[in-house]
Amino acid sequence: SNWQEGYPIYECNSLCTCDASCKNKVLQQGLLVKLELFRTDNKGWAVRATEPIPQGTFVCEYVGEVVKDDETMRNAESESKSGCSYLLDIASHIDRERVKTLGTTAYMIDATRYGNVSRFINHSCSPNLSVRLVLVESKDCQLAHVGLFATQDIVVGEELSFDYRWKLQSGDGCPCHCGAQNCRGRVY
Ligand SMILES: C[S@@+](CC[C@H](N)C(=O)[O-])C[C@H]1O[C@@H](n2cnc3c(N)ncnc32)[C@H](O)[C@@H]1O
Repeated sequence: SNWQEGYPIYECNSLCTCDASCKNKVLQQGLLVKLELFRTDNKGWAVRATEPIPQGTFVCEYVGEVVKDDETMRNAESESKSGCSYLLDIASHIDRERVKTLGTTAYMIDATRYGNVSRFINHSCSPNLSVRLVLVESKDCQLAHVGLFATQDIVVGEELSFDYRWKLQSGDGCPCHCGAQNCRGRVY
């Protein structure tokens, strides 16, 4: 199903004979769900639903600059000043055990300078969105889109979240305020 992490999704593209009504063009339709930004007490900005979102629904694409690791590090330094990071590591959202056919994914998506509403979605250890690679124009995972899908029915006013899967850093890192019972305590 759409919300199971680990496997890529293959969408129809311009080489197919289908038209815009094709059911296998989901991410390509763009943002269709109504969302709202709001300010939290301890996590900065956040995103919530302003209409019910059924399980399996495509919510939004994670958009940003596609960067290699060296640029990533440079950006990370400036981010540490603001306390926010907007990086999504494509590789950490692929289940390598089950999907052995995928090539390497050396890139990250950095929404520090360019992005959409997805850059304001916070981390949760018990999230209601899953992160999926979506292949549209190419089967090359380096060119994959990243789609966020509802893993459960989401009610109006509920905060959206996904598991960042950031590696834990030595030192203090960033305490996690997701509030989940199984919270691992830190975002990174
Ligand atoms: C992609 S941004 C999310 C939007 C961010 N809250 C803002 O105001 O721009 C990621 C940053 O949000 C904060 N954040 C996200 N999830 C968090 C959580 N569960 N607990 C604490 N801080 C969180 C951290 O500062 C993290 O570096």
